[in-house]
Parts: sequence; C-alpha cells; structure tokens
Amino acid sequence: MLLRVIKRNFALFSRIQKVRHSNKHILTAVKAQYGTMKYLNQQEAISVDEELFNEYKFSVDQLMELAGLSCASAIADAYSPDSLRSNKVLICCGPGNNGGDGLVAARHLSLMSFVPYVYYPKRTDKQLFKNLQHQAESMGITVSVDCPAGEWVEAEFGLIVDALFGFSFKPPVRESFRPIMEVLQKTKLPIVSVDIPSGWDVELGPQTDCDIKPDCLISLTAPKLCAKQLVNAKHYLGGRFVPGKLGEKYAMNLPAYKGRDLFVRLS
Ligand SMILES: [K+]
Repeated sequence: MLLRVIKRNFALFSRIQKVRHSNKHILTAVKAQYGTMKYLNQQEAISVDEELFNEYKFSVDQLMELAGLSCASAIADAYSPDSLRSNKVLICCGPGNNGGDGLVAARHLSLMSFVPYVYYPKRTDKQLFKNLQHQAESMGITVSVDCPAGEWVEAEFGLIVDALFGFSFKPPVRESFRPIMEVLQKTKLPIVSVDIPSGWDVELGPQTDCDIKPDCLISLTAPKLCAKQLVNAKHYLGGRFVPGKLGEKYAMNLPAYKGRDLFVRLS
C-alpha cells in the first residue's frame, strides 16, 4: 500500500517537473520574441494617442498633467538643484501638446526647488493652454514670447527643458523656430528633451540642419524610434497611464514602474 502511494506521488512529481520544464522553454521563447521594449514609429505614436482619447476616453488635460508631472519628477531625479550651476531652468514650449507638457512641468518644477522661466512664443486659442499659462503665471513663473539670447541663457540658467516639438514634428524646422533651435544647438548647458529631441526626425533621429544633443530624454508613453540614436544621454520613461490592454495591442513591453514612481530610468 505504502509502496503504491510513493510510486503514484513519484509519477505525479515527474509530471509536474516536465510541465515546469516545458513552460520554462515557452517563457524563454516568448521573451526572446517579445521581451524587448518596443520603440514606436511615428504612426504608432499617433495611433496610440488617438486610442487613449477615443477608445479609453481620457481627456488631453488628464494625460498632459500626468506627462508633465512625470517630466518634472524625472528632472528632479536626474539633477538635484545643487548639482547645477543655477537652479533656474529655461523651459522652451512649442505650439502643440509637447509645449503643453512643458507648461505643466514648469509648474511642478517650481514646487520642487527649481526656478522655471518659460519661453512660449506661439500660443493657441485653446482654453486648456490659456489655463496652463495662467496657472504658471499665477505661481510667479515668467512666460515670455521673446526668444532669449544665447549669452543670457548661458549666464542665467543651469538647465534647459526642450518641450518644443513632440511626435507630430515633421522636419525641417520652420523659420520662426530657427533662433531658439540655434540657442539649443550652441548651448553648453544640459538639455532635457521631452518625448522627442526637438528638430530630430521622430524615427531617424538627428538631422543635419538640427542636431541638438540632449543630456537627458524623457520618453512619454513609450519610446519612439529616434531614441535609439541617443549618445551618452540619460533616458527616462514617463507617462504612467498606459492601460495594460493597449500596451499589449502594440506589444510595447514597457518596463515595470517601481512602487508609486512616475518614471522608470532606462539608461
Ligand atoms: K521636445
């Protein structure tokens, strides 16, 4: 009787071991095929954006607030105010949602021991953007339309945040943004780019007429292809709002955010 029980348990144990072994193989195969994080092309980035709004019914305000807050948090992680020559941060905001992320980040940075100054030259009539500007100004942040001169930027600030263009950018940079792009290309200050280094092709990266070199990139939602061209730069992922099902649909394979963190440091 005892012998029969031992034999039966042994058979069961060997079957479990076999299943475990084959599962391990399946897992390894799945990881090999899908395990690496996806870098989105421009069309995928636009489609993900549309799905978040149309299918998942998020509002722009919601996602922009989370995106901007994650940018400010990642910046505070990468640069303590003491590590910079000045805690004053020049935030360059473009005409689209990338610029909106910059306006939100400015507000949060001002609550994190930084002193932001916003360059926001091309404004829209959208109430959301008027509100973001109003909120920043109400907190004592200067929001200017005048392109800052290069020498003044070098003398005044410790860090530049580039929130000019995001995943909808099509090169080449139009004339009115050339002066600020020149400041960004010539500066010796560290540049933090929001989602896309401005002037870079979203998929191909730096362009001959526009090759700013960010010291840090904060990819939002998921990295875009141009992020593969980063050289010696810190790379963060922010925008912790991607529903699991959407991530699976685009095989994003996003890394796990730790605890309550708003960003993941990728490199
Ligand atoms: K940008």
